[in-house]
Amino acid sequence: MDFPIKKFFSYYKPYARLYLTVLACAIIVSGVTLVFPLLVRYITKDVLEGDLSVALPKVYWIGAMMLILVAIQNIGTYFVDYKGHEVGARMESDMRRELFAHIQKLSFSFYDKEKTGQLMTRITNDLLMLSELYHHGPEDYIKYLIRFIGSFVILFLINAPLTLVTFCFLPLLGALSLYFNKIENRALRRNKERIGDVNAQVEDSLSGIRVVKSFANEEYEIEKFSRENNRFLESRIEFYKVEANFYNTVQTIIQLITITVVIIGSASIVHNTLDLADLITFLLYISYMIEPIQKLTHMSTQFQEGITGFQRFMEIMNLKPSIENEPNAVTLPMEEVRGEIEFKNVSFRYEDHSSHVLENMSLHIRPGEYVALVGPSGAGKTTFCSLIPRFYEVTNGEILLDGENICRIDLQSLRRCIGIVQQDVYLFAGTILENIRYGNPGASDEEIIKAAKHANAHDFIMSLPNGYHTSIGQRGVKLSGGQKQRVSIARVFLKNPPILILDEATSALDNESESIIKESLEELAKGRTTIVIAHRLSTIRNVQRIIVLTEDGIMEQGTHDSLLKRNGVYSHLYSRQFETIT
Ligand SMILES: Nc1ncnc2c1ncn2[C@@H]1O[C@H](COP(=O)(O)OP(=O)(O)OP(=O)(O)O)[C@@H](O)[C@H]1O
Repeated sequence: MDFPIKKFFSYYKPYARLYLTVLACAIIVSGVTLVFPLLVRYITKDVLEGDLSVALPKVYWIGAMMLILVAIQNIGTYFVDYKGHEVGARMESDMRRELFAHIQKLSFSFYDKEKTGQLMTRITNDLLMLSELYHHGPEDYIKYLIRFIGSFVILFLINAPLTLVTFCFLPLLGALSLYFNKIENRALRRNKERIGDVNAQVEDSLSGIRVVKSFANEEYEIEKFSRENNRFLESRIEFYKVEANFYNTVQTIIQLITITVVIIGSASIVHNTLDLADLITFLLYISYMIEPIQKLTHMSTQFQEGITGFQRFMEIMNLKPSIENEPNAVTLPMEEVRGEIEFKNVSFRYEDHSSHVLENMSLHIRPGEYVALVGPSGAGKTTFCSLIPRFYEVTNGEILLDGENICRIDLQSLRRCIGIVQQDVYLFAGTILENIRYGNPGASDEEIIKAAKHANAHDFIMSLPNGYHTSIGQRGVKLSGGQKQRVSIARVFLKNPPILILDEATSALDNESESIIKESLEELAKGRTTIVIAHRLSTIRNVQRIIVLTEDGIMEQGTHDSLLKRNGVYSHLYSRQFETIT
């Protein structure tokens, strides 16, 4: 990927004034640095080789001047270090926020492919070195350019032939730096990918720690982790090898330059074309001239890390959400939504699948209707429900909500109309109050308590040590399955959407929890269009309409009794389940 330089610099904009001050200080510091060897030359050549009786006052004056210059240099360096780093850190933080916001907007298909740990690495580790790059990048370019041009001019004025001999080495140094720079960049990318794999492994393993322990598979997990850890170690060792090669080659050339200058310089002294003071000055300036070449092409490892991090940042930022608002998308006022849903010849297949999950499917659900979706595992019931909030885009056909194609409805307003209760409840680390409020961030405490009462959750919440302010742990581990379910129902009550999707919401619960939750769900479903995905057919006997979905599409629909009478797929599924139970 080419380096997106325009985008890179755009992050300076909010801090332009402060950063320009930092650059001005860096220029002053570089200028001052260039003066020191000249002062040394003046002392050694003009003062100490002249009339020694008047030398001391001159030395004191130069000493005082040096002190003033040192003070200027130190104050400037302090400002550059402190404020420069602050600017860098602020920009890095801006980008991290932007990346997080962007990732939030990406569609489900992106998350189907990406591992959470890898994404965490991109948000945290990848951007870590960017503040260094942002701070030191332009500052170093300017600083080293001043040093390079300044020292070259000064050296040229002192002794042109010796300067030109030194100059001959520089293209070689530049070419080598570019070469190593490329390999180092590649090694760093591998490094970042592998630390991403390590993080993904940690995330996966720790999220499933209960499963790990229940299977007593700690050793297996440690082994899996060690594999990733070793791969990361290998990539780091490889990186350090490249770095050591680079460093050594550059150092060797620098030493060669110094030796050449010492030998040719000494020979010039013997031939009276150079004096000792000039040779000392030459040696002092030579490092000023070489260092920029080395740095400008290579930039330090930190710079490389920053650049690699920025490139990886841009890879994600360049991804467009596969599902976005159309221009002029309509916003549905939630209170006016009737909840009529129509599938018109809808086909759908997942990105990496060759065959369709749903094919040419049509279905009409009336406002306020309560329908149950049943069918064998893998028939596409969950997929069907995921299409309504546009978690995935239909491949063909269209879905209408109140007669409007959902593609033309503003995504947020569409999703605000739909409440989903899943079997696998996800609660965030925090208090119960915060978790219920997730359904409507603007809700008052009273509204939250009301929603909890509707969800039959209030009593159990009040029996907890801190009531609504009880922390429920990561993913709500401190609550039982039924309690988590009730909190999630309260969340949807608070959201108050006109459409409800219940995905096997009660199948994992015991009888008592199930009956409490069933009651809450019945309450929740009142006045809303409701689609229930049901596995246990005994729970949907009284449902207005049962839709039987198989891999071949909708096979049957009707009430429980009418479907049993048909003696088709439903009756078959029902009697099989009945046999299993008895
Ligand atoms: N995110 C996904 N990416 C790719 N394929 C998927 C994805 N989710 C589901 N599938 C595939 O789509 C098909 C339908 O899955 P879906 O979960 O919709 O079925 P289901 O009827 O809800 O099954 P179950 O009753 O077992 O939950 C399956 O073959 C499944 O492997």
